[in-house]
Amino acid sequence: MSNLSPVDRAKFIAARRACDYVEDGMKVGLGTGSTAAWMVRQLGEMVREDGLRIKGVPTSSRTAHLARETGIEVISLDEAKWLDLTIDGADEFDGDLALIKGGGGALLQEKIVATASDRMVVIADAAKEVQALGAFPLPVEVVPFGWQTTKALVEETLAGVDVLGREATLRISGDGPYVTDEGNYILDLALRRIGNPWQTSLVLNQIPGVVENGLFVDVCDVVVIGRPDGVVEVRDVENGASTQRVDILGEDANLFADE
Ligand SMILES: O=C[C@H](O)[C@H](O)[C@H](O)COP(=O)(O)O
Repeated sequence: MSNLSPVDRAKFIAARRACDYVEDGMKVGLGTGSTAAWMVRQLGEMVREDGLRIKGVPTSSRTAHLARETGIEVISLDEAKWLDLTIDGADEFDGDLALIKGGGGALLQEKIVATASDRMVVIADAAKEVQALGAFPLPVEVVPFGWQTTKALVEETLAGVDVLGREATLRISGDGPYVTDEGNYILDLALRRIGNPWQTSLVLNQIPGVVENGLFVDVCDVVVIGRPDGVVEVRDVENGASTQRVDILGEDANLFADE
């Protein structure tokens, strides 16, 4: 563990802390990305070593694979119907706990799963916090049919929205377009600053060809922010600005000890 980079330590610490929200018997949405992967590994360890009984609903094929590998029982969202909790990462979060997600291309399943959960807990390192969303390009999932027409319509529509930029770029992987788990493409929008995330999200989702966008507004309940020194900050939407600071290294001083 001591070999982790500072940012990976921060992600690990946030993920570890967020696992405290998981109780025996819960149905848990499992997010996607490098931060969420720490959470899946940690939950897997709790299943294998502490006998924790949970059912996990993954938000991507990558997470499904990892969850099975770690020993978590995987079920589909339709089998679960409703979830107690989803834990996921984010690309950006603001003071209202609005998020940009989808940097890893999993925004569609992530939004469906988070919306079908009693509670969404986001895990992040401190660098993900922003005053206003939009520095991170906003991922928008579009159907392949007519994607260039959809792209032009997205850019045109953004002229009427409170954002600073509107250039859309097709996400590429290898020699061709990046293809999501649902067989769609991703447009990354360089909006630079999103004045009204809720309005932007609604406007984008009205455009034919757009399947979903990576703005999560009024979805996240708690953000757990990890720092490389072991301090965790928890922001809870119900308690407004109140924060809780927990020194994970203090709880477990050997966590980063050389093995
Ligand atoms: O599509 C991917 C997800 O929205 C991720 O949760 C997000 O991109 C954050 O990923 P990471 O934890 O790797 O920064």
